[in-house]
Amino acid sequence: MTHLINGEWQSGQGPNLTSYNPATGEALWHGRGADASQVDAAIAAARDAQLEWFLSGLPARQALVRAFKQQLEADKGPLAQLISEETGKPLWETRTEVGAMIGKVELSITAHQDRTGDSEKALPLGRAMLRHKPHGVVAVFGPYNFPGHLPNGHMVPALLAGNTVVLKPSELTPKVSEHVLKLWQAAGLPKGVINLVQGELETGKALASHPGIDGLFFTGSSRTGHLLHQQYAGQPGKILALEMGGNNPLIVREVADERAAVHDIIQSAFISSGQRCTCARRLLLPNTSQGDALLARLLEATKLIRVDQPNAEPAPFIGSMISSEAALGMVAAQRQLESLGGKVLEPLTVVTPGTGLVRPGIIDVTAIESLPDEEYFGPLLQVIRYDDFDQAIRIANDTGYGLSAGLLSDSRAEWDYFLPRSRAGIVNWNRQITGAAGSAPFGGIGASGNHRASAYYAADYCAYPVASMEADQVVMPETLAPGLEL
Ligand SMILES: NC(=O)C1=CN([C@@H]2O[C@H](COP(=O)(O)OP(=O)(O)OC[C@H]3O[C@@H](n4cnc5c(N)ncnc54)[C@H](O)[C@@H]3O)[C@@H](O)[C@H]2O)C=CC1
Ligand SMILES: O=C(O)CCC(=O)N[C@@H](CCC(=O)O)C(=O)O
Repeated sequence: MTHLINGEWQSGQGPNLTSYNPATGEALWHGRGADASQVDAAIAAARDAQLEWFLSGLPARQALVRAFKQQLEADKGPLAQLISEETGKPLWETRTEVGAMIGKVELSITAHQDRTGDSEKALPLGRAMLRHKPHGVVAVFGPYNFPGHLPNGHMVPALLAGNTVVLKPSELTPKVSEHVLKLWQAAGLPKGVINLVQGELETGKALASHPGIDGLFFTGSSRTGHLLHQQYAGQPGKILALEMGGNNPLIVREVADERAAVHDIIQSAFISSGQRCTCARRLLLPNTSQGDALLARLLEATKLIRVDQPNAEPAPFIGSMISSEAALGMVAAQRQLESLGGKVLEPLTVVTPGTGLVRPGIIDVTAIESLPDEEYFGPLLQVIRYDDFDQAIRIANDTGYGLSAGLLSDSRAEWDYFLPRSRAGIVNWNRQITGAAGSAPFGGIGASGNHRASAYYAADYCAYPVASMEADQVVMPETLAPGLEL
C-alpha cells in the first residue's frame, strides 16, 4: 500500500512507480502513483481534519510530535538503514539524518513559542492580544537528498501550528516516506492530519495546482521551485515557501593550517556526494604559491576519499549518488565544462557502471569566459583562481543564486569586509558551508528562495498573526470623540 489518505492505506491509481537502491541498482519498492482523484481525496481528508486538529490545542499537538520523536528514537537503526538503501548515502550519515529528525521536534516546539507564541499587553480599556492561527491545509514537497529530515522540517512546525498536511515526497524515495508515515501512525496520528500521496509529475502538479490547499512548502530544485511559483501566481492570499538550490562559493585567503582548510573544503564540496543544496560548487583560490600548494594538497586528499557501498566497512566518506542517471549527468556536466575551456584536475568518474557510485572530481574553470550559473548537484568542484580579494568577492557574488557562501581566512578584518558584501542567506567564516544548524534560520536569496527561511524560522510560514483588542465587557469610554452625543 502506497498512499495514506484519511488514515487508510491505499494503492495508487496513477502510473507505476519503482524505487531502486542506487548503490546496487536493485529494485526496492514498487507501487503506483496517486492520480488526481486521490490527490483530491487527500486534500478533502486534510480539510475535514483541520479544525478539530487545531482545536485539540497546543499541548495535544506537542504530545503527538513528541510521541513521533519516541517512535523515531526506537526505530533509528532501521530508519537510517532504509534511508541509506534508498538514497545511497553512507550509514554514518543517515544516522545523523535521523538524529536531525529527532532534534527537529524540540527545536520546533521552542521555535513555535518563540516566533509565533501568544502575547498580551494591557490597553486603557481591556488588552491587546497577539495570537497565531494555522493556514489550514498545506502541501509539503520533499527532495530526495534528505527524504526524512527535510519534509520533516516543514511538517513538524506545520502540525504544531495546527495545519493539516498533504505530503508529496520525492518519487525517488517513496519507501522512506511510507516508513516514516507508519511511525507517525504508531505515534497516534489522527486520521487526515497527515496524508501521503506518492508519485511523479502528475501527482505533484495535481497537488500544487489544487485550489483546496492554503499553502505550499517546497524544498527542491530551483527549476521546480520557479515552476511552482508560476503555478501559484495570482493567489496572493496563499503562502508559498520555497527552499531551492545554490551555486555556492567558498573563498580561500591566507590560512596557517592548510590541512584544516582542505578538510573544510572537502566537507563543503563532497559530503553526501555533493548532493546538498549548501555544498560549495565554486572554490576561489588565490593566484599565489600558497594557492598552488593548497590546491595540490586538496587534489591529493580528494584522490584518497573513500567511495564505497553505503554500509561498507571501513565506512566510506561518500556512498552513491541518488541514481545512475544522476551520476551520468555529472559526467556530462564535467564534459560540458571541459568543452567550454575547463581543465580537469581530478576527474569525476563513475565507479561502477549502472550505479550512482562516483568518485569526486575537481575542474579548473578559470579560463571559461562565460561560466554557466548552474547548480551541478553532485561531487564536482569548480576551481577559480583570482588575483585580489575584491575580485574574489565579485566572482563569488556573480550568481543568480544566494544560498550559502564561505570564507576561509585567518584575518578577522577580511571576514568583516566579506560579510556585508556577500550575497547569501548562510555565510560562514572558517567553517564548512554544509551542515547548517536547525537552531538557526535556513534559506537563501535570489534563485535559492523566496525569503521564507526554514529550520528555526519555519514556524513563521506555518501560521499567520491575529491581532485582537479585547475587553470583558462593552464599556463606555471616559471621553467621547468630538461630534458624538450619546
Ligand atoms: N534550499 C534547500 O533547503 C534545499 C534545496 N535542495 C535542492 O533540491 C534539489 C534536489 O532535489 P530534487 O528532489 O531533485 O528536487 P526536484 O525539484 O526535482 O523535486 C522536488 C519535489 O518536487 C516535485 N516536483 C518536481 N517537478 C514538479 C512539478 N513540475 N510540479 C510539482 N511538483 C514537482 C518532485 O516530485 C519532488 O517531490 C537540488 O537542486 C537541491 O539544491 C535540496 C535540499 C535542501
Ligand atoms: O533544516 C534544518 O534543520 C537545517 C538545514 C539543513 O539541514 N541543512 C543541511 C542540508 C540541506 C540540504 O542540502 O539539503 C545542510 O546545510 O547541510
